[in-house]
Amino acid sequence: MKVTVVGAGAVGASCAEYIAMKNFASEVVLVDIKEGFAEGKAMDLMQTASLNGFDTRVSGTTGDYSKTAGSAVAVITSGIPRKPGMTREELIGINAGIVKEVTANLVKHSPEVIIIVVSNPMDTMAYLVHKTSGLPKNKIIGMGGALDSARFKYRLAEALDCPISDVDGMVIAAHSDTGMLPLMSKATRNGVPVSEFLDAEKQAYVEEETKVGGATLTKLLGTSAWYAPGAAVSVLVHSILCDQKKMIPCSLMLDGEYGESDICLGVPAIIGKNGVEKIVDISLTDEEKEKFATAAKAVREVNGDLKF
Ligand SMILES: NC(=O)c1ccc[n+]([C@@H]2O[C@H](COP(=O)([O-])OP(=O)(O)OC[C@H]3O[C@@H](n4cnc5c(N)ncnc54)[C@H](O)[C@@H]3O)[C@@H](O)[C@H]2O)c1
Repeated sequence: MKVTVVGAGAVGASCAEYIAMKNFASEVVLVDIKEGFAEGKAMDLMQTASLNGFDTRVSGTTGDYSKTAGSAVAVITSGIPRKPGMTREELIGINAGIVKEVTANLVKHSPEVIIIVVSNPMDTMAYLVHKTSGLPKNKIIGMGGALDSARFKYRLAEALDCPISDVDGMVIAAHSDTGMLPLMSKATRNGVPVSEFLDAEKQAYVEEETKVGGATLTKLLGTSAWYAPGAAVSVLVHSILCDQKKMIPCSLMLDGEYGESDICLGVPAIIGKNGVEKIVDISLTDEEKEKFATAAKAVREVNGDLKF
């Protein structure tokens, strides 16, 4: 099956690389507006095929969406990333226009497409795609929770001084420095709650480092990260194309779930061939419920800046 990735920059190229390397898609089309850029990235990636042993065909185009026709999944990474000291929310002015235009082009050539939104501020960009694409809500998925949960597990393993494969955990709510909600109450090491091993201070440290995980990398790299974002997207695309029905936290349009409506926020969902197969309603503590509501309020304020 065919996958389009719009934006052949750091994150888009990383998405294409991981999708191709995992060898589950027949074709990946990279699209960018920078003349020749997507074509160059695609050619470079294709020259790794014999080395890395994949058969996925990767091609690139400068803005010719007819090449994306018939895509089962499209990933939107086009737009500007943040610089050190910036919040994701500050990107809205430029990225909203790009995401709206790209969405229209994608849907025109692939009316059945499932869209994964990566561009920031992601929860608001996912909301924009809902409002402008005409696609059913199961076909629009914001990618944030998959990445933030991976960063949570990284920090948990560090604090527990154990292999990452020993830990499990999930981050829901907003994809922002303040609105992320790492579910410490549900995090485990081989099924044992992490509270058995980490005191309150260590738990608070893990939570805080998870929430600013993106900002920490932006400060180190001078731009936002790409390896883990690309890998997180590839896990989502894999679950869709192979109908794996994995439970992955994604930013989805809520209609009463978790007490919220008409907003995209990170919640656990079953991801399969129809995109969002089901939103999973899990129990939250009173404190978690309050944090979820506070995150929703902040995202709603950012959504208020959108012009349709
Ligand atoms: N949701 C997440 O978890 C997450 C994680 C990392 C980055 N991001 C976001 O992803 C976006 C991309 O980040 P990046 O580091 O890859 O940036 P980048 O600058 O490396 O790449 C962006 C690419 O988009 C292209 N582009 C711009 N306008 C376009 C258009 N109209 N059509 C096609 N292509 C267009 C640019 O030419 C550029 O190549 C940013 O908004 C960033 O904040 C999100």
